[in-house]
Amino acid sequence: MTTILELKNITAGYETVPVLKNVNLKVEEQDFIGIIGPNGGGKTTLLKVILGLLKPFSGEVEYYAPLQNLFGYLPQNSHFDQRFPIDVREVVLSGLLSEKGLFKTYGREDKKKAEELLEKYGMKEYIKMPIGELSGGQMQRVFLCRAIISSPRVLILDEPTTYVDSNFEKEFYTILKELNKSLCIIMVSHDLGTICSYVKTIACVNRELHYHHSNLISSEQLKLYNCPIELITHGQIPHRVLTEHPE
Ligand SMILES: Nc1ncnc2c1ncn2[C@@H]1O[C@H](COP(=O)(O)OP(=O)(O)OP(=O)(O)O)[C@@H](O)[C@H]1O
Repeated sequence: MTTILELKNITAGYETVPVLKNVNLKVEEQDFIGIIGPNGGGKTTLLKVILGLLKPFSGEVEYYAPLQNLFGYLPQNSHFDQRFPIDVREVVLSGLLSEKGLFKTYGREDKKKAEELLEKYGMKEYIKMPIGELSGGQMQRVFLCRAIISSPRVLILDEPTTYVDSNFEKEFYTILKELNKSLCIIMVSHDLGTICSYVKTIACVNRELHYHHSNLISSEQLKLYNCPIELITHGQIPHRVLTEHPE
């Protein structure tokens, strides 16, 4: 398998305070990595380091592929101001800004691609609608189109289904599974039950990173939570599969 990037002994944080310590991680083509961990454990910080938005205190991130259009990023929904006066098409096209620069205009091909993506994900009829008027699920579909319009090799998602209903959530993960046939996915989620059903491997972050090549949560990873956690499966009838455990 081709390695796309590698974190080598990364220590990173803010000002002088480290959040991540001695983190090593190899990201390969076709990976679908779920990142779990307790609040404040450093999941978003890890994404920032991978994206090159936060320079580590020590260690290095090695990229084995050209940086141009390497990443598509779907940030946490809550970070978006819904009053922002921009329509659906413009939101999708803005995924090309890093390649175009701020003041370049979009060409016919760009617009066609945006339309095709919106059609594929059932959002074409909303193309001229202000983004703030969409439901949470519709908005996430549009942001997904924005994240993939530049044909990235790695799609990074931070808690993508926090504000959406369970029907959309299922649909969204089915879309990701399909996308994973042609790109690598790294996704942060709090929902341990769901994440285990869809990802190929799990990385647990609480200052340190515990990673193994399986989609089962190991007892070593559970220990990083430092508190009891619940695991709920989303079968026909959602039920708890893990409520109490020794750590
Ligand atoms: N810009 C920043 N400046 C200073 N400290 C920060 C900054 N961003 C995050 N932190 C701190 O770094 C630590 C890790 O934060 P991070 O957002 O990476 O955790 P997380 O695992 O993503 O949390 P959550 O599950 O709550 O989203 C926290 O203690 C947080 O307060």
